[in-house]
Amino acid sequence: MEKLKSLVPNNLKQMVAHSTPDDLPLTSSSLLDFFLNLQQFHQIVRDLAGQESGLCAKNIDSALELKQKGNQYYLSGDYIHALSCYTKALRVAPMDANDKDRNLVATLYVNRASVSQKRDHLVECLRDCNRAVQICPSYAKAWYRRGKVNVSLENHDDAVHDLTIAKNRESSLAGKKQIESELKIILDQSNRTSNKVVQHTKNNLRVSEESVQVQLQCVTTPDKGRGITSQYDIPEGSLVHSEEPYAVTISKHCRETHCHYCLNELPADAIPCTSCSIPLYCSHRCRGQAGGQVFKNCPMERNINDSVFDNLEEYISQITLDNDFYPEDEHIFEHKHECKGVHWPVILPSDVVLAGRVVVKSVQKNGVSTDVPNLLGKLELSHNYSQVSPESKLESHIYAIVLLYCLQHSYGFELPINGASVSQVVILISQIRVNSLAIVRMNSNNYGLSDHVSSGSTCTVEQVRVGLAIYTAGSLFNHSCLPNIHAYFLSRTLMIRTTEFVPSGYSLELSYGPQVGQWDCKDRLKFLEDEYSFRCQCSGCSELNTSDLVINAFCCVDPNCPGVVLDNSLLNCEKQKRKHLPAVPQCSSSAPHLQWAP
Ligand SMILES: C[S@@+](CC[C@H](N)C(=O)[O-])C[C@H]1O[C@@H](n2cnc3c(N)ncnc32)[C@H](O)[C@@H]1O
Repeated sequence: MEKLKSLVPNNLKQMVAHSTPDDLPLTSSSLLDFFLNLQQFHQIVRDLAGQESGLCAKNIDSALELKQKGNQYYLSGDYIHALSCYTKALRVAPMDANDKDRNLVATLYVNRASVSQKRDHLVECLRDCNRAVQICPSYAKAWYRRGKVNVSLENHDDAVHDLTIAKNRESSLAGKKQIESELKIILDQSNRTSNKVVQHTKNNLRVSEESVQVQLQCVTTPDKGRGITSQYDIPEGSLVHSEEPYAVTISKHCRETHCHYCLNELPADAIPCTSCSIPLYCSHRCRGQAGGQVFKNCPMERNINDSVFDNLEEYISQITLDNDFYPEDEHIFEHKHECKGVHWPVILPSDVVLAGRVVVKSVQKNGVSTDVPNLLGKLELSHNYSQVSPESKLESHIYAIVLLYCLQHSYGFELPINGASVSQVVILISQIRVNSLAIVRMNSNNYGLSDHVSSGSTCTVEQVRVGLAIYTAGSLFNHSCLPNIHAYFLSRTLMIRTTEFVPSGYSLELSYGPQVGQWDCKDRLKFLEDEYSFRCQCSGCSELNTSDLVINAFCCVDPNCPGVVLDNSLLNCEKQKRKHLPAVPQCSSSAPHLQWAP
């Protein structure tokens, strides 16, 4: 980015830096023409989007090396490092690669299942065994491991079934004999104990059954653009809005710790994308929804006389039921265009990657047959292009051009790239900066020494921004430093509740960050101007309120004066509050005063 910026000649820089929304088609096409004649630009796009040079492609050599390392850690009893190596190996292993005549990915799942079993993580172990047998149904070791974990889970019917398949698939006589004796013990045991059914936890993203009961309306306000009001009185704590994101992307610092689809924390048995080495998912369902590819199973090696295999296909489909995902008609795969080993999604900033997802979504819905494609979909979001800094205008022009070329290279659609399409993406980036919501999770860290929990432990709770998302209706809620609603997230779902009683016709407003009583007024105003490019017009910033004063005010030194003393910057800020500002009282003290109403 810095490289491209430095190559733009000064006159063009000035033209872009001082552009208005109306000039955008012209400034965009001028910059585009300049880049198209520049060798370095084409090289940068090839580096970012070329599949041959992509560092995020699958790589069998790295996978084998990591598997080897994992095996060494396993043998030395270092299960944490073994697990990490197997997961890294899974990330880079091509789905169709073989290692010693066995599918490498299936082998890695079985190895990781062994680690999970050693760590007593039985459900994770079972899930990895399921993944292995789904890829490679004739894999004796996978069935054996599955049988063993089902024994631990007291799931005797499945254990007997699995070990019987393992015995039939085992090639060595000694192996067959060992499994047979284990089977005998289990059969004896299962005659004595009753079966316990393992409850598989379904990864259901419809996290809340509670439905929104109130009717809201979008209105035009005098000083904040559009906003949301209630049509009826709403009690405190009511759910007023719930919405799935239009587009979402994971934060860069959460790529290794959170599922790239649902944004929940990754389990120990995270699974990778089947085509590239970037995303990790918590389940097949999330991977399917994000746009991974469907497995191509190895052909089943069937023994004609082997009656156990008659129902094997059906058995596998039963035990891996949760693994399959059949997208609804309207479903848009949000990771597909970032796949195939290209690495621009890792390099470009999150808001630009999010813009890419919006563009692909609208192109998938509407097609790109026209000269001026509709790249903004039906978003109708506000933007702040006129207010952004000259530097930022130039950056968003460059990002828009680079993004469109990366999409064209890696996604393969014939997108007309011209002044009109670039200017739409510039506006889109500006819309995302004004309207995107950071999806957050609360993380607690225990820094206690386990032996001395009661004496020396400390627990901190911190808010982690796990993703960035666009919610079409959710972005219509305005900001107030005295909010009456609160937004939170369940998985990717935005939920909004009232924090107090809201009378009919009142605006529903949430806090984009600071609130009255937490920061003083001038810091809040500055923050909102810097981050969101607007001068806050909320009641907290336009009316005098005690919380703002007590933060930095002192009693007057004159014991007969009931006024409070403010420092100059605070006084100026309070003076700017337009309504209800009382006159500054007369007092002999020279410090700036404000009379507080009794
Ligand atoms: C997420 S949008 C909210 C919906 C927006 N009002 C609209 O018409 O689309 C954020 C923008 O709304 C406006 N806004 C929100 N809260 C505001 C406030 N307290 N004071 C002034 N403008 C506000 C600003 O223009 C801000 O950039």
